[in-house]
Parts: sequence; structure tokens; C-alpha cells
Amino acid sequence: MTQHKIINVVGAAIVRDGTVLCAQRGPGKSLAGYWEFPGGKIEPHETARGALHREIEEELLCEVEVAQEVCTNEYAYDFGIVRLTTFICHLTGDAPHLTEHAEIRWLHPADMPALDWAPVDQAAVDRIANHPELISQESTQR
Ligand SMILES: Nc1nc2c([nH]c(=O)n2[C@H]2C[C@H](O)[C@@H](COP(=O)(O)OP(=O)(O)OP(=O)(O)O)O2)c(=O)[nH]1
Repeated sequence: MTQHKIINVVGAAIVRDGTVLCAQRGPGKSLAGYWEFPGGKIEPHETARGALHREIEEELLCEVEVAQEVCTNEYAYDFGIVRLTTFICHLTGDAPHLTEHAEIRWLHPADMPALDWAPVDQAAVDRIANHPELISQESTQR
């Protein structure tokens, strides 16, 4: 029997002016070329929100306020089962800077499904596209 470990991952749907930051995974990484929500693996001592705050600081060199959860979804890849929890996030300072992604695009919810998303991301993309009001709530810090 094949044992599949569960990899707990958090992703940020960063909102700006009615659009969401979509990021393309860089070459040489797992799932290279697929579009994703920036983020990464939750370390054992971390909360999901704490991990997301740290990952965004590391990956995009910016600060976010982690707002409401979009959804949690699982997908069995050949390297393991990824359980992705996605949160709406708001920028609290500088704009994001690319460090490891190939490209980023700010898209309106209706345009997001056209990208080639990592399979586990599909649920969150569909939820945001079908419920654009999710991203219309302004940050509490503005
Ligand atoms: N950050 C992020 N990872 C995702 C998403 N969708 C998805 O399948 N993944 C996968 C890719 C990775 O296998 C894992 C997240 O780990 P990570 O972002 O820390 O990836 P990493 O570059 O450190 O890991 P790796 O390429 O060495 O496996 O979850 C997503 O929307 N955001």
C-alpha cells in the first residue's frame, strides 16, 4: 500500500483594488509553471495564519493582514497529499516584490479561472470567481 503524507499548506489571495494576486511557480520547483496563491508549508509550531504571514514576508517581501478563510481543499499529487487552506489577505504596506515566482498577475475574480492553476487551488479559485463579494470587504486597517 502506498503511504501518502499530508502536507499542510497555506495560500494568500492578496487583494488590491478589486483584483487578486495570482502567481506562477518558477522553474525547478514542484508544479513548475502552474499558477498558485503565494504561501507555503505550515511549520509544526505555527498556526495557519502565522505561517502565511511569514511566508508572504519571505516570498514577496511585503506585509499582509490575513483576513477571512476562503476554503480548505485536498489533492493527492504523486509526491503527497497537499491540504491547502486559502485566506483573503490585504496589503498593509509596500507592494509585493517577486523573489521566486516566474510571474505575477493582478486579476479580477472572473478572469482567474482561465489560468492553469495547481489542481488543489481550483476550489478556492472557483469560490472567489463565484463570490466576488469575498474580496470586496475592505481591510480593517485602511
Ligand atoms: N504555496 C503554495 N503551494 C501550493 C499551492 N498549490 C499547491 O499545490 N501547492 C503545493 C506546491 C508545493 O508542493 C507545496 C507548497 O510548498 P512550498 O510553496 O513551500 O513549496 P516549496 O517551493 O518550498 O517546495 P518544493 O517546491 O520544494 O516542493 O504545495 C498554492 O496555491 N500555494
